[in-house]
Amino acid sequence: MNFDRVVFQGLQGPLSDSLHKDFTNLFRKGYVRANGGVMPEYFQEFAEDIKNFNVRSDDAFVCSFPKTGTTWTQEMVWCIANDLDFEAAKVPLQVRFPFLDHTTLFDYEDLLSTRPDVVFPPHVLDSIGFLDNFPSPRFIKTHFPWPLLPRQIVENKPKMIYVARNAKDTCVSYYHHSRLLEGYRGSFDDFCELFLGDSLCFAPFWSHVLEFWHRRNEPNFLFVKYEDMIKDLPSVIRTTADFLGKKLSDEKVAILTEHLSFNSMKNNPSVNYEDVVEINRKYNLIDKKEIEKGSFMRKGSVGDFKGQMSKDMVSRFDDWTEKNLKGTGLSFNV
Ligand SMILES: Nc1ncnc2c1ncn2[C@@H]1O[C@H](COP(=O)(O)OS(=O)(=O)O)[C@@H](OP(=O)(O)O)[C@H]1O
Repeated sequence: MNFDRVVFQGLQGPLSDSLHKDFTNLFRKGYVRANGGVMPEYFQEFAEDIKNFNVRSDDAFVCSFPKTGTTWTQEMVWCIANDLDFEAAKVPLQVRFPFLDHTTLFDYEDLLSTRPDVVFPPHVLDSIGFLDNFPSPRFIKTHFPWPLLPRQIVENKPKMIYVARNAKDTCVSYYHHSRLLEGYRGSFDDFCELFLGDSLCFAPFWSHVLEFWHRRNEPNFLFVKYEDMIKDLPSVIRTTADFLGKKLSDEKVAILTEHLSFNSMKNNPSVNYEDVVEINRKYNLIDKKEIEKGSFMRKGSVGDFKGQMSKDMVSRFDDWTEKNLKGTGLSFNV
């Protein structure tokens, strides 16, 4: 695999050094392009372990670029596959539906050497080992772009559910996430530049989406849009249930729609990542003011970019989107 050092840049060239410092903090020392995808430097140590990860044919993956509705889709998939067992769904989503990438994202050893008081659970410290020992059927979250995913996905054909969201709302959500959980202190405009310049972790954005879009008609792939979930969640629930080979009565669809509503998920401690925010709060890992201002379940809407992006930035995102989606048949209409 090729690893090149990442220089943070927007479409118009490199950005200031201070931005680089924002993203290189207690958790991450720097970034590399691994087979083209932007990953924390630390990922290099695990790239082969991820490629060689044992995939089972009865695994279900939820794949996505960050902030596109991953958690929402995970909860939907898990509840459908587990016949709406809301009692069992009280176990935190991170444990029921582990994040394959976790181990590779932060240098925990280094962090623990300076902060031995910080306690991380095993699904965070060793997500690969945690999943290796997980009983089937497994549910696995990942943000890895297609070229970094485990090799056995091709031969063992697990269920692959991809969720995509329009670039402008994804960027706004990623910006708030980066302030709340990753220590970003730069401006919103600079963050937009980084997004457009494919410099953020898990970028490039469009190839991430399109690799899955192009596979959407393969029998073990399902492509879902965040905007469709907002518009008609019951219909997305039915399509996903068919894909997972589950039958849901209209009554069950209505119950699940309610369980997955934004307000219900915002108030559901097993899916709203309050425990992760709490680790940051408890150990002072992130500025307290940011934590007080933010929450993981933030707005949950389509078009949130309107109050935040300048007209000029909106038109740059629209041009970028048009250029990348031309001839693909994929559109977002936002
Ligand atoms: N039930 C429901 N309804 C509508 N929207 C929802 C829901 N659950 C999560 N969300 C919104 O999804 C955004 C978080 O995305 P991810 O789960 O992909 O984040 S992560 O990458 O896993 O950190 C984040 O979007 P923003 O509010 O725009 O920041 C969440 O609010």
